[in-house]
This record gives sequence, C-alpha cells and structure tokens, in this order.
Amino acid sequence: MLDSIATVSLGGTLREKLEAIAEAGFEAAEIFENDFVASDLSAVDLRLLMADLGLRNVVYQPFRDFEGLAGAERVRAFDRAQRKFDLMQAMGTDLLLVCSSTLEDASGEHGRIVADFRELGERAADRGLRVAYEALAWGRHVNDHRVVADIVRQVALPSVGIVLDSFHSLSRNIPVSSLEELDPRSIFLVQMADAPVMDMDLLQWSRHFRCMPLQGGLPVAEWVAALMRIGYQGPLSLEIFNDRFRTGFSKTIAVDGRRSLIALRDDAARLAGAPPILPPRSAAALEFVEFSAVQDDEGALAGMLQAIGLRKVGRHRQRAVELWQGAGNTHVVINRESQSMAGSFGLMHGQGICAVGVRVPNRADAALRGKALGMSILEDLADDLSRQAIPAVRGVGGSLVYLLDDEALDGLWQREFDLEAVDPSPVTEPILGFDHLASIVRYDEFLSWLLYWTTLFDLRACQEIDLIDPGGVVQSQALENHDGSLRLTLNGALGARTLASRFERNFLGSGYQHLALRTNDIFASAGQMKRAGLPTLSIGRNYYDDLQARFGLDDAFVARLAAYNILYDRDAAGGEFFQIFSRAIDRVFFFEIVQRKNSYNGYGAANTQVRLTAQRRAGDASNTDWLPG
Ligand SMILES: O=C(O)c1ccc(O)c(O)c1
Ligand SMILES: [Mg+2]
Repeated sequence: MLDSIATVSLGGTLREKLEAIAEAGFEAAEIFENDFVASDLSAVDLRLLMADLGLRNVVYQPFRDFEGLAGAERVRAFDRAQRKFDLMQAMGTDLLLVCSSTLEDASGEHGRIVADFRELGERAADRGLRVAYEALAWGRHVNDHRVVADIVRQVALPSVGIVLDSFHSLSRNIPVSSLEELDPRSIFLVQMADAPVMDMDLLQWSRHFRCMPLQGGLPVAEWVAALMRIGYQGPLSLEIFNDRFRTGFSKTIAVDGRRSLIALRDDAARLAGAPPILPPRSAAALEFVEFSAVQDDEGALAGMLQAIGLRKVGRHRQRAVELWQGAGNTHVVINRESQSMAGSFGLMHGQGICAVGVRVPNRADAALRGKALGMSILEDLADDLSRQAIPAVRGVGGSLVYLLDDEALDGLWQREFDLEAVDPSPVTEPILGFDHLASIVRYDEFLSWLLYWTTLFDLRACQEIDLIDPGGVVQSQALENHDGSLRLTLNGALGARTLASRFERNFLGSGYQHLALRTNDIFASAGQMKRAGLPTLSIGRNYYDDLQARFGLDDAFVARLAAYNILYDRDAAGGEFFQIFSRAIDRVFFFEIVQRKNSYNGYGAANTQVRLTAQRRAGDASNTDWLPG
C-alpha cells in the first residue's frame, strides 16, 4: 500500500503543503481542487514540483455533481470533465475522483448513472486516464460504497473504478465485512479518516471533525485489515477535513499523518493475520517522575513532597540529584544539576517535570517502535540518572520519557544513589503510588499528543470531555492502561484565560501541570498535610451543601470533607473518589492527592469546575510578574 495524503488535510499554501508532505516521508499526494485553484502554480509547475519532491500525484479531486443529469446540463458536465482531463494530463495524474451528486434534481436511476460513467470512462480511456466514483455519506441518491461498487460493476470498464472512504462508510455504519465482497482491482483509491464518535449531521461531522486514523473512535484498523485480506495494494490516502489541522503547523500535521498511517497498517496487519510491521505497543507503567528544580532555592518542591508523605531516601553519588520515595515504590527524582538536560529544561520552563520513566517489557523494542513512528529517540542517554544506556523518547514540552525494562531497572537506584546516607527506615506514609499525570498541551497539538501516547504505548483513550473553567472551556481526555498503572490526562484550551492557557504561558509551552498521587487513606493524608503546614486549595461551602444534597451524605462525613477541602465523587456502581489539591509551586505546578474506593475509575470530572474556580480565586498559575494575566 502506498502512503498518501490529500492536500486538504493540511494548512498552508499548496507548495507548503507538498513540501511538508514530502518531508514527512509520504510517497504520494491527492491534489484537492480548491488548493490548486487558489495556487499560483500552473499545472506544469505542479508536476515539476511534485517530481522534485519525489511525490506521486495519485488523484485530482473532487469532481462534483456529475451523474444523473439530462439535456444541456449533462453536456455541460461532460465539458467540465474534459477540461479537468486536460489539467490532469498537464499536472501528471491519471485519476479523477468523482464524488456522488448532491443535486436535488439529479436522477438517481442506476441505468442512467451507469450510462454516464460508461461514457465518461470511455472518454477518459481515450486519453489514457481513469475515473473513480466515491459515495459521499450525504450523497443525494448514492451514499453507500456498495451501491458505487454495483454501478462500477455494471459499467464494466477498466477505466472506471471505486474510491473507498472510511469516513463515509463507517459514519453510516456500513459493515466492514462488505469490503470483502469487492474485487481489489476495481478499487482505485482508498481514503482514510477517523472521527470521534458523535451523533451529528454527517456533512458537518465530516467537514470539521475528521481526524487521523487512531485519533478517533471508528474501526479503522478493521477496515484496513479487510482490504489487506482481499489483497488491495493501491494507495492508502489520508483525507482529513479538520479545522484544527488547517490552523496547525503543516509539518507537524504531516508527521502525525505518517505516524498514524504506519501504526494503522501495523494494527491492520495484526488483525489480518499478516506479518506485523513494527514491534507491538508496549505495556507501560509509570515508574518514576523527575523534577527539574535548578531554580528551587527555597526547597519548595522538597518541602511539598515531604508534607505529602514522601521521604528523601537517596542522594546521587556524583550529581546534585535526590531520590524521594513513597510507600508502594513511588520514585520521585529531584534534579538540581544545572549542567544537565534537567538544568536546561529548568532554565527554559522553571520548576516542573522534565522527565518520566515508564516500565516496559523491552526497552529496545519500545525504542524501535518509536523510531519507526518518526518519534525523536535519544538512544544512549547515560545522563544524570544512570551510567547505563537508557533510551528516551522526546515528549511534551521537550521533556523525556525514559524507557525502562527489568534489566535497566535492576539495581538502578542502588547503583546510582547512596541510599544509606539519608534515612534507611521504610516509608510508612499512606501514599501508595502514582495515580495520574496531567498535561497541558497546546490546543492545536491535542490530537498530536493523543496519537503519540496511544501509538507508542498500549493505552486506551477514554471519552473526551469538556471541562468548564471560569476562563473558558477546556478539552480533556484521559489515557490509561488496563490496570491503571499508567494514567495520563491531556488538557487543551483555545481561549487565553483558562488555568490551562495561563499554565502554557507561564511554562512557555506544553508540559505536565500536575501530578496526582494515590493514598489509601485520604483523611490520614489530609491530616498529615495539615500538620505539615501544607496549604491546600480552599473549596467553598456551596460545594459541600450541593454534595450533601446530591448524594444524601450524613452531616459528619460532609463536615470532615469540608474541614480538609476534600472533593468527593461517587459513580453509579458505588465507587468513591476523594481529591485534595495543593496550591501551586511558583504558581505553576501543583499536586493532587486522591483515593479511589470500590473500583472508581474516573478523574472527578464533576468536580473540575469547582476546582478550577477555586484555583482562579487563589490566583494559581496567574503569574502576572512578567506576562499579562
Ligand atoms: O466534503 C466533501 O465535499 C468531500 C469531497 C471529496 C471527498 O473525497 C470527500 O470525502 C468529501
Ligand atoms: Mg473522500
């Protein structure tokens, strides 16, 4: 299958789009008519440019409202087609995509449509060209690829074929198995798009919400697997209409497109029982979190960890790096080494998480998969943490994701850190481990990071939700592995006044905004934080009154929650969730302490507006010293 992308999928001028497409490693592109019409490149310029960039022009598209016309209108439609044939020959493509008519007065009679395509096909063949018919999901009469296949079969010309578009078929729930009835030689082009599962008008859904395969919720891998089973070998071409992709950087979007196609072909090969292309997604668990604290003169971070219930357990043998630990193997590294990656990160962003370590079954395989997906892999970072080579993937905000397997982890802390020098007694505080890591990402990079995490690791993307901040709406999505040992949230806001946007400005870009640690006793944790003098985010009385009304809680319990500023949630199955938020260090980074009871698996979304409003009142992340708030 040839990796291709339609120019409509990217922002920029036609030249910029094609350059980004070539640089990302695509072999081919579809030329979308509006991009060509708006360009000042002639058809011959375009052919030379694409040849220069090593790109094949697989199709000129779309040719609209062609079939089912009569009289003068029909003659005009054929005239239009002749003009496009001239253009196609000059620009160097032999295929014209004809999408099904949306005209009110076009006939839907199959006999007439077959006759139209037979005539068009003959005219195309005379010039060595081909045409392919695509069913738009909102086509006036033809909106199903099975109907297109039927018509193409009846036309019975080698110059007339089918365009399949995963969006049009999957948005209308047409069974994937219907592909297995198709003759692969009749399929001239396969267009790929995913989309979030929504209940909305098909045209609006298609024109604004399509996304790259594996960024949405349609069964795109099953779709491609079916094509593999029937032996389709033609172009697999991304055709993504998405408002955000048009505003994003075309190079980033093109790289995402390639990543998505490679991962998709690999997933599909596995489903089809063909040899996989990549090592599998790694099962991953969060092993440690590393903070850059080069500017932490007052030790605010260490003080906070201490108050939460972690203990300093080791000092690095050579460097200004500390190891902190909670009960349940929670490792937190505080790095104050200025001549290091953490040092550079801290100069740029201030205090914050500069790296995370995840445990994977095989670090070489994980790195290989990342590399094949076009990720930036730092191969042998014998850096601050370890003298042993540990591969790392560059992640959000320039931070690193270390890939650690059992071999890399074996004796890592003992070897690199002096564990006796500090406090050898076991940590007994109620902190059990990491719960989740919350990242803030630029709004137009939201889907890029979603794709990054879900193509590298074995993570499930939960339903995307909207969070209400007093400064605007925040898009939020959780990614989690099967046992909850790696949980991440992505949050992105369009407006400038949300906590998320303020973080992004203060931090100079995307990054991790808070770390949630899990306790087995929220009241014990709350008591300890209070005794240690750690200020927590203050929650108003109205919240507790509402909580009591909603859940029918008893007075004493609610009073206890309120006394410690604990937020509470309960799910339909009786699972319970407790949350406490710290104030933010440097008004940027904060901690959350959570307790999950009875298999509660959410993130307290119902409490988020209350939390974000409290943070706004407290002035967290509104660092107005040097930037307008
Ligand atoms: O939205 C459209 O008009 C449109 C045009 C061409 C396509 O291939 C398509 O899938 C949609
Ligand atoms: Mg299409």
